[in-house]
Amino acid sequence: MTNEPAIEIQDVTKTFATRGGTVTALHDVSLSIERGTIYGVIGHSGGGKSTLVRCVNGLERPTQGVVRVQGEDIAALSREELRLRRKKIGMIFQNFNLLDNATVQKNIELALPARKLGRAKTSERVSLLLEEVGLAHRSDSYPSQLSGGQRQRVAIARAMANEPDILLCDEPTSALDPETTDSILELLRQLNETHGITIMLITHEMSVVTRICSNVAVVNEGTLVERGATVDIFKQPKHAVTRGFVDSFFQTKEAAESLRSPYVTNLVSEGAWIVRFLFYGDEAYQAFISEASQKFGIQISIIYGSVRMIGSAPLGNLYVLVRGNADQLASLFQFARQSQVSCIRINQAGEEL
Ligand SMILES: Nc1ncnc2c1ncn2[C@@H]1O[C@H](COP(=O)(O)OP(=O)(O)OP(=O)(O)O)[C@@H](O)[C@H]1O
Repeated sequence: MTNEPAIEIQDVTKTFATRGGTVTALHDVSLSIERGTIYGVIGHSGGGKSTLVRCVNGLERPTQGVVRVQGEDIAALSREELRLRRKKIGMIFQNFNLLDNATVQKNIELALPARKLGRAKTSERVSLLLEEVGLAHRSDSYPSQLSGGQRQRVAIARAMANEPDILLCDEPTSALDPETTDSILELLRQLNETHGITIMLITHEMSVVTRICSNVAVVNEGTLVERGATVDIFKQPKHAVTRGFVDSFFQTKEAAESLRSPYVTNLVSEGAWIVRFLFYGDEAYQAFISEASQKFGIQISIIYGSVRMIGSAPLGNLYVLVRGNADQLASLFQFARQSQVSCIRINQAGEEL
């Protein structure tokens, strides 16, 4: 039992009958989320992410397939069993879903079995939860008196009220500025570490995934197109949609401008190749470029480079111009493969050739 995944989604299809016909929100989706991990699910709007989460917490029933949470088939539970199961599945949303006319204290209390716990114990539990999310001093405030980040903290405290084993996060930072986003993601990471809670995090931003998710699944038009360790997905995205997400993470305005500069245009017209390297972890510090240049007698000039963190390890993204003959270039690509450096040829628009 304990070795079972926290969440197991098996061949799940979900269709909705609408006036305009049948909508397939999920098509044959399978995904296994190990206990204690933070798993990202990324996709564009309408891709089926929310439907997937709703199948996990039993708000929707799969049309086909099975969803197991801690080994239990969610669709097979009775109404009462599902109610109890849901208590162990915390949930937070983009728009916080707090009660505006209730204080912070009350918003959290409502998630607790206050009658069973008694007044003193309930109050003590709320205090502990608020302390954990850094809002001990705001118990008497109303949501309208709090910032977006603080409201999400209250929602997180409420979601953690019944010591859930799973926390489902549906776009939890989409309404927040980058700095607040970082602090909320850091809080989620801490909760994962302290409580060992499994987190399934829905997002449309790769920067959220890279910040805290060890694994990621890419959902597109109802289909799961790719999944794996975040690092592997970054180093070698296979599906076009995944590549789009990875590129949007790396391709800053500066990178695009550098690629289109007259200097690059001239050299490309003279036969130079634009090559993109991705270096991860220790490789980022290896003298790969100078070694390759000396080894194969090729000229490599840097167009643009950046280093971003994936978890706690650096991922370097480098665009270079390479001048050499076909054999020398083939040797460079082979050397990159041997050195575990991802290497692709691109055009001035940043597209793979
Ligand atoms: N109750 C419903 N009835 C009919 N169609 C639905 C229903 N729920 C979802 N859909 C459709 O299923 C598809 C997937 O929707 P879903 O909300 O799961 O996507 P999403 O990836 O979460 O998108 P967003 O990021 O915009 O919320 C969409 O085409 C949507 O219109």
